Amino acid sequence: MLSTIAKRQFSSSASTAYKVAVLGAAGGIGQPLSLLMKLNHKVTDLALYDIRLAPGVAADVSHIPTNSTVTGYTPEDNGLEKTLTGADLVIIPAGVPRKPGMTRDDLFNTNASIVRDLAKAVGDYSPSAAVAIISNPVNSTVPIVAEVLKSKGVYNPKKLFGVTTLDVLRASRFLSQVQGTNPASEPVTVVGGHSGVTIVPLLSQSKHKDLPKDTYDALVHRIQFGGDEVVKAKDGAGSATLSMAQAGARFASSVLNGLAGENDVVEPSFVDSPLFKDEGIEFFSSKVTLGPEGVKTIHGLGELSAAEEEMITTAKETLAKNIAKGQEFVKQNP
Ligand SMILES: NC(=O)c1ccc[n+]([C@@H]2O[C@H](COP(=O)([O-])OP(=O)(O)OC[C@H]3O[C@@H](n4cnc5c(N)ncnc54)[C@H](O)[C@@H]3O)[C@@H](O)[C@H]2O)c1
Ligand SMILES: O=C(O)C[C@H](O)C(=O)O
Repeated sequence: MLSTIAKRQFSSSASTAYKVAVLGAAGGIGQPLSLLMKLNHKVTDLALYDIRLAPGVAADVSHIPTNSTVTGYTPEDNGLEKTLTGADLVIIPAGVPRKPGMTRDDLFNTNASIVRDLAKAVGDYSPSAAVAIISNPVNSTVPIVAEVLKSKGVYNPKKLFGVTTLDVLRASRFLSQVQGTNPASEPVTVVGGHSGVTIVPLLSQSKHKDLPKDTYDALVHRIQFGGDEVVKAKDGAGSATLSMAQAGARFASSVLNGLAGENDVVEPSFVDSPLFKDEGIEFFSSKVTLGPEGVKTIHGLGELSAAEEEMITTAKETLAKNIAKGQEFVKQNP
């Protein structure tokens, strides 16, 4: 922490020097994500951690000529402590991916304890860092991290994020394919959570409000189940890694831009949200303005079509169960 503070005080680009930690850095997502974070000029210190191979990934990435240090650690020699100490942003893609026929919830039994243990280390060594969770099932792993940080008395709801950016990228891409347009000019807001029916694209707020019903239905289904396309195509070798690395790097970059005090940094994210708290749903993804303290503003959903209202109702039922499952896991397995 001290070294980060000193760096900020004496560096000429004082507010743009950040330490970023990637936990699970040797994996299918972790490696390209680490590469992309090395290319981010706000990152001055990149710390990579994995139970295997992270020093090798760090050595490799460190040859890329941007002005940041890269270190890699495994559990030996207090590697997790060294990775996390002084981190401003911790990105967590550690955990197993799906195989064909599995739901994200099927990963819970393996990934819940991985994420819980990493969250404990975050609570101990980087309690004021922003934390971005990629590990699935995101609808449950984010509540797990919240419960762990609460139990350590360091939970800051403004700094915990479930990364749902891949749904947003897919929505733009798939809509542009249907319309024959440039995805860069097809923004789509996606809200809810990150699995199947909890992924709710708000196409009525896009440029294309009046898609034919069969086109609309197919597009919504593709956005909700886009992850399955990749899992099926990889045929047992994992799920989305490269598109996810791009999505994770975009989200991380937005968090850093927010921390640096840049204006109008808005990304959808699965956060501790007031939107449906009165219905018992503590986390929900919607557009979030990011600022120096993390979450600055959580935006409402805006005007919805009847079909979207219906999807939100369905999403809330599943989300309530996914969130409770994560919270209950930490209660039973502290
Ligand atoms: N949020 C999203 O949109 C999104 C998208 C794609 C994948 N995912 C999820 O991301 C996770 C990782 O996917 P992947 O394809 O990179 O998997 P992977 O198996 O290729 O990599 C996972 C890495 O995590 C490491 N790991 C396992 N336990 C660890 C621990 N305790 N500490 C540190 N590292 C540990 C492994 O060694 C491995 O290198 C999966 O759960 C997957 O479902 C989420
Ligand atoms: O589909 C998966 O299991 C990985 C990820 O959540 C995705 O959306 O690609």
